[in-house]
Formats: sequence, C-alpha cells, structure tokens
Amino acid sequence: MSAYLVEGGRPLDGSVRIHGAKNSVLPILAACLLVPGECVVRNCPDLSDVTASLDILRHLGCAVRREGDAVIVDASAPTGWDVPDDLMREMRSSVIFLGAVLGRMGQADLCAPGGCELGPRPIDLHLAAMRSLGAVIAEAGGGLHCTGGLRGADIVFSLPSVGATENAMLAAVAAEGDTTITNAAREPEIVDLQQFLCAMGADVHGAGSSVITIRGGKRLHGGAYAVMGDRIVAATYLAAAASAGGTVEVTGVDWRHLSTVTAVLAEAGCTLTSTPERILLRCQAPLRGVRPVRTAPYPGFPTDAQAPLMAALCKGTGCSVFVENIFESRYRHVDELCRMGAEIQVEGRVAVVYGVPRLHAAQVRSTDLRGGAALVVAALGAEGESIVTGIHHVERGYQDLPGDLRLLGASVRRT
Ligand SMILES: CC(=O)N[C@H]1[C@@H](OP(=O)(O)OP(=O)(O)OC[C@H]2O[C@@H](n3ccc(=O)[nH]c3=O)[C@H](O)[C@@H]2O)O[C@H](CO)[C@@H](O)[C@@H]1O
Ligand SMILES: C=C(OP(=O)(O)O)C(=O)O
Repeated sequence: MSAYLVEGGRPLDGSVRIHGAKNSVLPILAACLLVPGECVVRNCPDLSDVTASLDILRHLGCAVRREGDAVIVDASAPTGWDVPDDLMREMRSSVIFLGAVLGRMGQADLCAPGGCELGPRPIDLHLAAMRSLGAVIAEAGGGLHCTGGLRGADIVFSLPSVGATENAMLAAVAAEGDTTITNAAREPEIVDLQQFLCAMGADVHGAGSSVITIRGGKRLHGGAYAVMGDRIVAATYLAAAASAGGTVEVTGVDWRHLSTVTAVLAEAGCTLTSTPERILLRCQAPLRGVRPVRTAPYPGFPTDAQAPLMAALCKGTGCSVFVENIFESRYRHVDELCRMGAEIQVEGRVAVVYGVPRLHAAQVRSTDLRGGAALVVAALGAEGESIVTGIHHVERGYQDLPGDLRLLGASVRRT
C-alpha cells in the first residue's frame, strides 16, 4: 500500500513552480477532440486524471503522445463515440467528453462519471444543456445514448456549474449557429478553456463573466496552447507553509485567482506579498482564528481549498468557522485531522475549528483529493512522523506532492 511519510515540525523555506491546472487541462484535452488537426497542450501536468483523459482520447481514435511537459493530440480522424464505463468512472471530468464527442461525432454513448465522493454530484444541468442544443438523450441501465445534429440555443443554468458550463461550451462550438450561456460559471479555468478554443479558431466570448456567447460551426485548426497554473495546488502549498511555519514562494500562478485564499491566510497572521506570477508567504507566529470562511462559486472562496486551509488553521489560537456551500459532504478529512489532535466540530455544512497549541503525528487515510492534501498539510505542522494512506486520491491532482514539498525543505517520502 503506497503512502506518504511526513516528518512534521520543521519550518518550510524555498520556492516552487506550480504545475498546470488539473481543472483546466481536463476540459482542454476533451476539447482537442473537436479539432481536426494537431493540438499541442503545454504545461500539461502528469496526473492520473490526465492519463485517464488520454486513454479516453486514444479509445476514441485519436493519436496521443507526450513530449516533456506537452501532450500532443491529433484528432484528425476519430473513430469512436463511446466511452467505456471503467474510463468514465475514473474521474469526474470524463463527463466533459459528452459535449465534445456529441459535437464531433454526432452521437455519444457513456455513463455517469466518477470522481471524488463529495455528496451527490448529479449531471442534470449537463444533460439539460445538451438537450437545449438539440440532443436527444436516452437513459437506460445507467447508460446514456445521445444523438443529435446540434444547433445554437439559449442555455440558462439554474446554478453556475463549472462542468456543465464547459460541456455546453464544447457542444456549442460544434453546433451550427449562435449560443448564449447565461449564469455560466466564472472560474478562471473556464477562461482558460475559452482561450484554448479561440486559439484553435473557435469564436467564444465572455468567459469569466456570467454570460458566454459562442458562434458555432466554425472550422477549427490545430495549434499550441499553454495551460494556466493550478491555483488549488498553489493554495495547498501556501497552507502547508502556514501550517509548518517558514517562508515559501509559489510561482507560475496568477495571484488574482487566489485572492480569497491569501486574504484568509493574511487574517490568520501570515505576511503575503503578491506580484502577478508569484506569491510569497511568511509565517512566523502561531496562526489566529479567522472570520467565517464560506465556500462559493468563483470569485468566492474555492471549495477545493477548504480542506487544506482548515488543516492549517487546526494549530493556533482562536476559533475558525467554515461553511461549505458547494458540496454536501466535503468534511471527510475532519475525523482524520482529529486523529492528529485537531479539535473540530461539524454540524451539517458548518465546521468549527478550535485552534490547539500542537498537533501530533498519526496514521491517517485520505478519502478524497483535497482531503488527502489537507492531511499532508496538517502532518507538516505536527510533531513526529505521520503516515498518510489513500494517496491515489491525492495523485489525481498533484503531480509530485512529496517532491515539491521537499523543494520547500519538508521531509516527505512516498513509499
Ligand atoms: C474537474 C473540475 O473542474 N472539477 C471542479 C468542478 O467540479 P464540477 O464541475 O463537478 O462542479 P460543479 O460546479 O458542476 O458543481 C457545483 C454544484 O452544482 C451541482 N450540480 C452540478 C452539475 C449538475 O448537473 N447538477 C448539479 O446540481 C453539484 O452537485 C454541486 O453542488 O467545480 C467544483 C466546484 O468549484 C470543484 O470542486 C471541482 O474541483
Ligand atoms: C473535486 C475535485 O475534482 P473533481 O471534480 O475532478 O472530482 C477537486 O479538484 O478538488
């Protein structure tokens, strides 16, 4: 059984470049299917979710190869329109292939996606968007058979779902005519997807705002694109420095994407200096409790950073309250943090963290991606050697968590 061995209690010191964003590269890889040519996707992280996406592309008849940090996808002649169940279940983002496959092939066969268990994660908004664009979707035995000559439409989301917005964008690029997506998600990864699509010849505007417009049916062409840095990985490393103490610099991310996270860290007593592609954090004193942290769609505090920040705030003075508004069940790391001596009470969507003077090492188990990263963050601030198991969850989103943390002076080994 693989695990991370984390020797806590030593301050961090150093600089790390943040790899490309999982939540950008996965829809971008799906988008490659729309392009009858060669797409070079640079700054592509080496993650198990990326491997799963490349497996799906290969299954659909694309040629795929990796050259350094670039992945090259040639979707000149795709042959398939089905995504096998085992690949669908590998990750949540497999569902983004719905819009791309339907758009490119005129039909799609797939089932519900996998991904982190954070409570119910329906795909009703994805399906409604496809139906708005003219798709006919038959649901039987857990599978979805989708057909349709897509045409532009007005899509209005009841909530700003990241994945449904991306799916709608991909299908609308392939559809004939104009599409307007209202109440679109505004995450930076949506902007990255728009920029990739435009670099390949698509006509998409408005990403980053609540209304996205797409002139569909344009002939796309190959090209190259570099994926943005991963703001959640950056948030995790800043939380690690807050937990262990010390001075850490993260580069390769846009500091504006992290302002809600850095504001909480500053309130807790860290000193932060941000320039466009670099954030420096210094933490010399015990952290203080902070005002309630409420997760919200971007530009609010990201749900994906909730667990790592909570882990940092376990040790310190005062009390911090978290309110998880995006997912119903995203506190599964709490029991494991308590094994390290944290004092946290959860009631429904609210978690109250009572700062304690010290954490101690423990054997703990990751139950999801960010929850697992949070355990490493807490272990860095704990006395003694912790063992973090279930690290396959973590490796879905962090290319080399132990290696990066070692660059910052931490003692973390993978067994
Ligand atoms: C690969 C990727 O980009 N994953 C991110 C994406 O996930 P994902 O795209 O799955 O998240 P969504 O924005 O869709 O989900 C937000 C909320 O909408 C609900 N919902 C969503 C779709 C739907 O059809 N019906 C519905 O009710 C979900 O249950 C959840 O409560 O955004 C989340 C919220 O920022 C992040 O935590 C994930 O890291
Ligand atoms: C929940 C996450 O990912 P996914 O949507 O891919 O499960 C995440 O990145 O924290």
